[in-house]
Amino acid sequence: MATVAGRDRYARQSLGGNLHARIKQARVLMVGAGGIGCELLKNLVLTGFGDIHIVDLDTIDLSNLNRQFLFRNEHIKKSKALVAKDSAGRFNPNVKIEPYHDNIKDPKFNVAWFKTFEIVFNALDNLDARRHVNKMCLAADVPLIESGTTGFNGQVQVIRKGKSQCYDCTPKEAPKSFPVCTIRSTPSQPLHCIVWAKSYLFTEIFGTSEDEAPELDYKKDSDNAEELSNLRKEAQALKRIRESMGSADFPRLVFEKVFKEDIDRLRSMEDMWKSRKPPVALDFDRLSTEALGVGTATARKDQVEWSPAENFVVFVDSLQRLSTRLEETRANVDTGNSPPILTFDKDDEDTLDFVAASANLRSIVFDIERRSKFDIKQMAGNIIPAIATTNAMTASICVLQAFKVMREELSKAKMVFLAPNGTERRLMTESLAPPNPECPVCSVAQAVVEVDLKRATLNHLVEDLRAQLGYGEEFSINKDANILYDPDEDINLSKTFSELGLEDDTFLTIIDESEMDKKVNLVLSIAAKELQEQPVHLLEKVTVPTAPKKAAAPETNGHNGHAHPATNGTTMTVVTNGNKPLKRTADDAGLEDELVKKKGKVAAKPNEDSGPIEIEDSGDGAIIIDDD
Ligand SMILES: Nc1ncnc2c1ncn2[C@@H]1O[C@H](COP(=O)(O)OP(=O)(O)OP(=O)(O)O)[C@@H](O)[C@H]1O
Ligand SMILES: [Zn+2]
Repeated sequence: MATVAGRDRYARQSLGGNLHARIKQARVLMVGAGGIGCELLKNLVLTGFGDIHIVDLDTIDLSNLNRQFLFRNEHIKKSKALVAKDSAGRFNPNVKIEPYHDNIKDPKFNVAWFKTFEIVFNALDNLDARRHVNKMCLAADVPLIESGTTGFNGQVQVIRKGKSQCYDCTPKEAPKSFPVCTIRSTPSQPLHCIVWAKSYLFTEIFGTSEDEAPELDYKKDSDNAEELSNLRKEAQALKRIRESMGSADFPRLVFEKVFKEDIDRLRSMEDMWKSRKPPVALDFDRLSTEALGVGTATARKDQVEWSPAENFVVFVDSLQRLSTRLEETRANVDTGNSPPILTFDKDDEDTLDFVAASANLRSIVFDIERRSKFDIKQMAGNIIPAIATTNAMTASICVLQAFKVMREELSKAKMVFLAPNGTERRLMTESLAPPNPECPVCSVAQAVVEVDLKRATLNHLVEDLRAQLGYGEEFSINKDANILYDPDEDINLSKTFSELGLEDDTFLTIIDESEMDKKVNLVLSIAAKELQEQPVHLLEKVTVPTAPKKAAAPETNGHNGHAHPATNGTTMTVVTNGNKPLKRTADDAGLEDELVKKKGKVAAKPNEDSGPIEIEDSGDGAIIIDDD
C-alpha cells in the first residue's frame, strides 16, 4: 500500500505541480454522505484535497452498509457526516475534514458561507436539496459539481454561473400521481394494492387520518364526486373501528370492514364491473380455519409468495404487534399532547409485514397476483437498487470534472452520463450547454432586496417593482415552483413576508409576462432587516435587461436516442426492465411497468396503455394519490 507521502508524490506527478498545490489548499464542500458521498469523500481525501467540509442530515442505517463503505455495523444510528470524517480521515491524516450533522437548508449555511468554498459537490438524493444548493452556488458564484445515480444510470453535471446550464435550466419532470379511484376502488396491479395498504389502510389505522394525509388529495369538483364521498364515509367508518384498538376483536373488525363490507359495497356498483372482473370479499372465519396450522414465523419467509392463509396469519399478527406498540407509546405520552402515530418504514418489520399481508389480501380480493414480502419492500419503499459500482464511477467522474474547473478549463468540462450495460455506450459525454435564458433560477438579473419581514407585504414589493424597475401589469413573483403573485393570483398581496414564510436568504424570481419588451427573469435575494421608513428597499439600482427573442429550448438529455440517463431526483426516465444486469431484474422484483421512485429517485417506464400509473415524490418519499 502506498504511504501517505508516496501517494502525495504520485498525485503530484499525475496532476502536475500547479493543480496539485491548488488542490491541497482548496476548501471544498460535499453535500450528502450517502452512496455517492462515501465514494466521493474517499476520492477527495486520496487526491489530497486539503480542507473538506461535509454536510449530511442523516444517521447511518443498516441498509446503507452494503455500499456506503465508510460505515460499519457499529456506526448504525450515528451521524453519517461524523463517521464519514473519522473513517476517511484515516486515509490521509494531512487532510482537514469538517463534518456537520445538519440539513444543508439550515439558514446558517448562508450565501456568505457558500462563498468560502472553491468548489461544491452535491451527492444528494432529492430534488429539493439539489435545487437549494444549486441556488446557493449561483448566488455565491461558486462552481457546483452535481451528480446522481439510479441503478445503473448515473450523471455528472458541471454548473458554473452564467457559463453553463444550472440544475434548473432544464425542466424537471412534473409530479405524477395515482388516481385515487384506482387505488381505492379499481386496482388492477400489485402496486395499486401495495399503495392502498401503505398510504390508506396503514395510515388510517396507525397514522394521521386521511383528511390530513397529504397523499390523499381529494378535489371537490371531481367527476366522481359520489364515489369520492362514499370513499370518504368508508374511511370515517374505519376511523371509528380504530377506537377499538387493543380489544381482542380488533383484527376481525378491521378485516371484515376492509375485506368484506367495503368490497361488498364496491361489488354492488354494477357499472364499475362491466368491463372489469368484480372483486370477491374474503371470509374471516374461513381463513381462520384454513390458517390453523400456520405459524407467525411465516413473516420471516420473505422471498416466497404467501398463501391466502399465510397472509391472513401475518395480517392478524402484525396488526396486533402494531396495536400493542401504539398502545404502549400512547401510555408513555403525557395527556394533552397530540396522539402518537406510527409511520410506515420499509426497514421496520412490523409495518412492512402489515403492508405486505394487507396488500396481498387485497390482491386476492381483486384477483391480482400476490408478491413476496421482499418484493413488496422494494415497491413500498419505492426502491431502485442502488449499485455501488455506479456510485463509484460517478464519484470518480465528479473529481475529474472538478480538476477541469480548478484548472479554469471549463470549455473542456463535460456533462457525463453512465448508462446500463447493454446500451451502445456505457459512458456518454456532452459539452456543457450555455444557460437557458428562460431559466427561472439562473437567469441573468440578480439583486438583493432589504425587507422588514414583519411590516412589508407582498404588495409593497409589487409596487416597488413597478415604480423602481419599470415592471408593467403582467409579471409574477415565484418562490421555487410556487407562484406567490401574478395578475390572477392576488390573495397574497396583503400578507407580510413573515406570514408568507419568506425569510432572510430566500430567493424570489420575478418573471415578466408582458408581450412586448419582456424583461429577463430577475432573482431577488431577501436580506432581512428592520427598516425605518419604506419596509422594502432594493439595495442597488438594477436595470433588468430585455430578454432576447425566444431562444430555442436548450437541448435536453436526449442523446440521439440512447437510453435516458437518470439521476436521483431528476427528470430523466429509465426503462426499468432494461436493467438486465441486476441480480434481480426489475421485473423479478415486481417493479413491472410502473414508475418506481425513491425519495426522488426516478425510474420510470413510459406509460403504455395502463393510464396514469405513476408514483409521486412529495419530497418525503410519500406517494401522492390524486383524483381521477
Ligand atoms: N437537505 C439535506 N441536507 C443534508 N443532507 C441531505 C439532505 N437531503 C439528503 N441528504 C443526504 O444525502 C445523502 C444521499 O445519499 P443516498 O442517495 O445514498 O441515500 P441514503 O439515504 O444514504 O441511502 P438510501 O436512501 O438509498 O437507503 C443521504 O445521506 C442523505 O442524508
Ligand atoms: Zn438555470
